[in-house]
Amino acid sequence: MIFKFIPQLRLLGHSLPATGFTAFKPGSTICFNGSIPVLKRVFPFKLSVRSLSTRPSRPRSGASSKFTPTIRGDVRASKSLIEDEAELSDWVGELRTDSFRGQLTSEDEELDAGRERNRVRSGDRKRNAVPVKRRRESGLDNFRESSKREPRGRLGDSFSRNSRFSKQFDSELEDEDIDDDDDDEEYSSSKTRGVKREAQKVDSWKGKRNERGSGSRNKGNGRRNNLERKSNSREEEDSDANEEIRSWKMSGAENFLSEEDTDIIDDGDYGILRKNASSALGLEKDVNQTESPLSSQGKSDSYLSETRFDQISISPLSLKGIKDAGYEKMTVVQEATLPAILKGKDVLAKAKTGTGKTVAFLLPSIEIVSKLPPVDRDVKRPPIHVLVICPTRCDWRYKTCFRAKTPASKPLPGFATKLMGVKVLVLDEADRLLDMGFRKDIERIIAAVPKQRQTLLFSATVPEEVHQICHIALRRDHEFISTVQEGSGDTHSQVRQVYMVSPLDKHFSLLYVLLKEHIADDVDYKVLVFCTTAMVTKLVADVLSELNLNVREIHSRKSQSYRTRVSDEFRKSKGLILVTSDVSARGVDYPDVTLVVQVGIPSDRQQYIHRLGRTGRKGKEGQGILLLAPWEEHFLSSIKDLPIAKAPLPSLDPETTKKVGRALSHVEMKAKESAYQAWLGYYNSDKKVGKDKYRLVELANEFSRSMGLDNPPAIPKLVLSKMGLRNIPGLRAR
Ligand SMILES: Nc1ncnc2c1ncn2[C@@H]1O[C@H](COP(=O)(O)OP(=O)(O)OP(=O)(O)O)[C@@H](O)[C@H]1O
Repeated sequence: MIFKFIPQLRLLGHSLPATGFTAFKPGSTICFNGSIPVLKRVFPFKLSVRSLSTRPSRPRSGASSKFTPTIRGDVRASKSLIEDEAELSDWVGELRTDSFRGQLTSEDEELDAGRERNRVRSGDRKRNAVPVKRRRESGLDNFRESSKREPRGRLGDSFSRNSRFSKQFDSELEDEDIDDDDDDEEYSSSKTRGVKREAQKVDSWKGKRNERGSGSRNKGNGRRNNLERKSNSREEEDSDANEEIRSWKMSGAENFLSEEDTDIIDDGDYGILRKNASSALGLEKDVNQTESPLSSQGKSDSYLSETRFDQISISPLSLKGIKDAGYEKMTVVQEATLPAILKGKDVLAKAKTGTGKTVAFLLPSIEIVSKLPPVDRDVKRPPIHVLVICPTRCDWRYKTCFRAKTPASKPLPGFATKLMGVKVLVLDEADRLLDMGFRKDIERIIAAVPKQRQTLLFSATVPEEVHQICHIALRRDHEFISTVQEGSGDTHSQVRQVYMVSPLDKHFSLLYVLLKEHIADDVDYKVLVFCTTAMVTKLVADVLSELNLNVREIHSRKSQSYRTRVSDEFRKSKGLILVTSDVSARGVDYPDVTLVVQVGIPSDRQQYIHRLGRTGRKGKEGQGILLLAPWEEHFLSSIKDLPIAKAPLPSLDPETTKKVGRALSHVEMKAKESAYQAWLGYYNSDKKVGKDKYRLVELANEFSRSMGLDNPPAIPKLVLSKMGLRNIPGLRAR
């Protein structure tokens, strides 16, 4: 019996169409892990399906029926997936307990830590050699043992580097007052913010203050309610999730289908680089450099190839799913990787952002699973056939932060049995997984799945670390396939990139002017503004809202349900600005983003590229602006190979400066204090800026003044000492 695999596909992220993709045999499972944004909200829904239904549910009419399990097999698959994911999370969570306990809690904090780690990494590479004892502790020897059966490549990379979380202090963690779970209230208020601000123009200053006062009181109530909610409201969480699922079900298909596939510039010059393992590691010359069929036309960027899906040998049901999704031709990366993957090769693939990598690894995975013999429906623990690890969110970490458990190096026996069914292991955004400190976990997952499997690594950026993990993840004869033509850079040529350098005290005004200019140029504007940390994101969103721009904010301090709602709204909307931390930097497929602004230095080159990659997707045009302070210019050396040019600063008239100053004065003090502390934590971790603590504090106080605070906010002594900033003149301790 077959069933549609739609809910599980949806878990993968937002880029996939919410239509039927293919059919599966009962018991087959694709397990997505590594924290997919919709995971949490989907699970409760599925759990409720399980608890309510022991019989096949009835098909419903209309669009939503596509998403509703209609036969027994669906329900079984949902159950299976829930259990698999939870078990994998539990197991990996336990792996992480030792390295995460009591530490960071936000993506931004991870970045801070990542920067710390980069500092370590940039040191002596020889330190990577791992003493035997540490290898044992890290489980490397276990892995060695398991890898004896079939050598996958050279072992012996560093296992000592992923201790970033154990070192780095989270400056924002102290900020207990910012509770993002009062988000329902916040969401609706943020939605009406633009309109509300217009109305407020006529208010007196006093009136404004009153309103803000009551706003924060409400927020306080929201927090209390929230605490109550947290203590006893599994049901509420479930219904919240159900509501999201419902709205997703109602909107998913139309979202996808409304995307315009027709205005693609059909003029590509992708060169496809194929290397075997040794050449990918730089040990050999490129063995095989071929060009895509379109490249001979000598035109610029295109993400589509000339090959249609019906020209390759895939199952009729997959083909139907592809057609339902509105796809006809393969993208270049799909064309380049599908044959190799379908032949059973391990593949490391590099392709620019927004060029269809998700389908490139998912479609062949589905094909592989669909060809497997059916799993007996009565099998107690049906195997996981495909395991996809993505870095989007970090549920493992949340669990381990608050649960002290004995670290486990092996999955529970039942789960281990399920993992032994893995035929395909996918590491999506492998570089980010490593950067987030998941190296050890990946190694243990690799050790827990069969040697006889296919492994696929996909990313838009493939730094040295990824090549290192190839030694243990991929077979020696794997193919390295890059659709990024050498010398063309890792970004899209149809995205115009500029940077601007200006003193910090002008950044708010400049951002405002840049956004106003963009809005004036393009009525269909859709802008992402990336900020350095969650709290700085909140501050910038508050200021822009005060300036009557149509703004939403998204960052790690917002609950997942809030983020999902805002994200869905942004996906569908035009005429909207999303101010965001790096939670939106990767793997998020917002159609038609017209401009990406990055305020302050990104954590590294890769992050710059992925953030910028939220625009210019599917061959469309876009713009990117990087706004730096003079002392941040050192970052430019890491992107000097990219086509980014210096742009003159737009002029700031005194009226604009005054207006922005007024807006800043309306922002809550608490938001400024939190932003100041977060800012300090972020730049403290920057290897250049954070080196001289005296200078760092001067700059932090410059940031404080840019928010209108001549007297910088006081910071808890404990926080200062953890940041290594006790007794630095210019800081105020409390
Ligand atoms: N063959 C195709 N034809 C048309 N559209 C496609 C095709 N394959 C994928 N897409 C669409 O292209 C968009 C980008 O795909 P996807 O998000 O997988 O890109 P990506 O390369 O993984 O990007 P990133 O590196 O930013 O994660 C999505 O909207 C997806 O639905």
